Parts: sequence; structure tokens; C-alpha cells
Amino acid sequence: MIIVNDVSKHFGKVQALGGVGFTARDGHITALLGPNGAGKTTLLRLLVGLLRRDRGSIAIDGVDPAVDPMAVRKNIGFLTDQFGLYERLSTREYLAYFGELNGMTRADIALRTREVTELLDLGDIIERRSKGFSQGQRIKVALARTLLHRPRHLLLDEPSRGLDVMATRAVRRALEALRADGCCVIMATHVMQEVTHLCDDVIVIAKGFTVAQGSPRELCERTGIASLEDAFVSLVGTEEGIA
Ligand SMILES: Nc1ncnc2c1ncn2[C@@H]1O[C@H](COP(=O)(O)OP(=O)(O)OP(=O)(O)O)[C@@H](O)[C@H]1O
Repeated sequence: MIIVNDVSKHFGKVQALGGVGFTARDGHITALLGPNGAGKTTLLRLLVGLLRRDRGSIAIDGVDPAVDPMAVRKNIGFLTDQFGLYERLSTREYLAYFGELNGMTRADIALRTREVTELLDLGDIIERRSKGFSQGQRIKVALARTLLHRPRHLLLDEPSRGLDVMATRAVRRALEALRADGCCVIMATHVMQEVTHLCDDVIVIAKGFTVAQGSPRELCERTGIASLEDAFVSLVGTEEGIA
């Protein structure tokens, strides 16, 4: 479980987060919705201990990433907007490298490589070097790396950007399987259809503040608006950043 309370973060004079608070539960997929520049990526980077907050508290299964980032990272998979693939490594070599960094045994790496290859349909690129991979192939390999060590928490920054229909479905299936395993998934996205079909809970942030949290249905009921996209626009009070 991830509990965030009144977190703020400035970059010099720029306020990225003014006051964000929410709870993301295990066995749930939680969407992080907000216009461009709302603070979603900053929040994800704070959760994983890559940035230090100015104020507030964060507890990831009770551990504060500012106090013990290594303990938190052991149990988190983080898919950022920078995939960080190594062009000279094949997908299999790349996964093995990150598995070793995460302290996995060779046998476990081999087992998990088989599992994520199947889950994300990587069969045709598992022996290929990543140089020249398409955007969708790059995301799937980065996601495979993120899942390899069976993280208890998964933080995804726009995981479906650039994916075709089949790849989108493969990622969706993977996330549903993780949810069924009790994983706590937080996903920043601009794709309303994905939120409606996949997410149990939605956190809406605007200009660095949490403006609402609830299931897609609750947000629609609260605003009295039938479509989630229109409810979102009403909650953030602007049409900026809608995809
Ligand atoms: N390293 C940085 N230095 C200065 N400003 C930053 C930095 N990182 C983020 N910001 C600013 O903080 C604010 C929040 O940015 P962030 O990337 O978290 O938004 P976002 O919700 O992820 O946006 P998007 O949907 O466009 O990806 C923006 O005004 C951004 O310019």
C-alpha cells in the first residue's frame, strides 16, 4: 500500500507539487490523471526516492523512500519516460543484467524471463539487440525489466504511449495479472479509455494538488457527469492536457 500525505516539491521557484495526498491499495490499479505539467512524473519520482520532497509524508508498505530508498526500490518496479535500453544487448541479455542488479539467481532470471516473454508477447524480439526497436517494442522491453523481479508495487508513467492495439492489450493483460496477484499499481496516463476499462481508482491532480480520488464511477457521480473525460475536465477546471 502507498500512502501519501500533503506532499510538496519545488524546483527552484517552480512549484511542481503544492499538496498531494492519497492512498493506493494493494490489488488495485490506480490511475494518476492530470493535465500536462500537473506534477504526475514528479510524484512518481518522489515515490521511488529519486527526488526529495519539501514537505509531507510518503509510506510505501510503511517505508519512507526518503529514509530508505534502497528498501523501497527492491519492492518497486518503475517504468519512466526514459526507457534506458542498452542498444548492444539483446532483450534476454538486458533482462538478465537487471535481474542480477536486483539480486535474482540465474535460475530465477531464466524462469521470470520466460514468464514476462509470454506475458508481454516478446518472443520475436527476445534474442534481438534493441538497436532499431520500434517505440512499442521499447516500451514492452522496459516494462518486462520493470516486472522481472516481481515488485510489490508498480509505478508506470504513461505505459501505453505509442503502443498498437495488440501491444496495448498485452500490457493490459499484464496489469490485470499483477492486480490479481495483489500488486499495487499506480499508472499516470492521459488515456481515458484505459482508465475506464482498467483502473479501479483514480487520483486527479491539477497544478500540483489532489483535487479528487475515487473510482471512475464515483467521480462521474460526484460531478453529476456521465462521461469520465467530461468529469475530469470539470474537476480540473480546464480543457488543457486532454488526449
Ligand atoms: N527538473 C525540473 N526542473 C524544473 N522544473 C521541473 C522539473 N521537473 C518538473 N518540473 C516542473 O514541474 C511541473 C510538473 O512537472 P511534471 O513533469 O511532474 O508534470 P506531469 O504531470 O508529469 O506532466 P506531463 O503530463 O506533461 O508529462 C512542471 O511545471 C514542470 O515544468
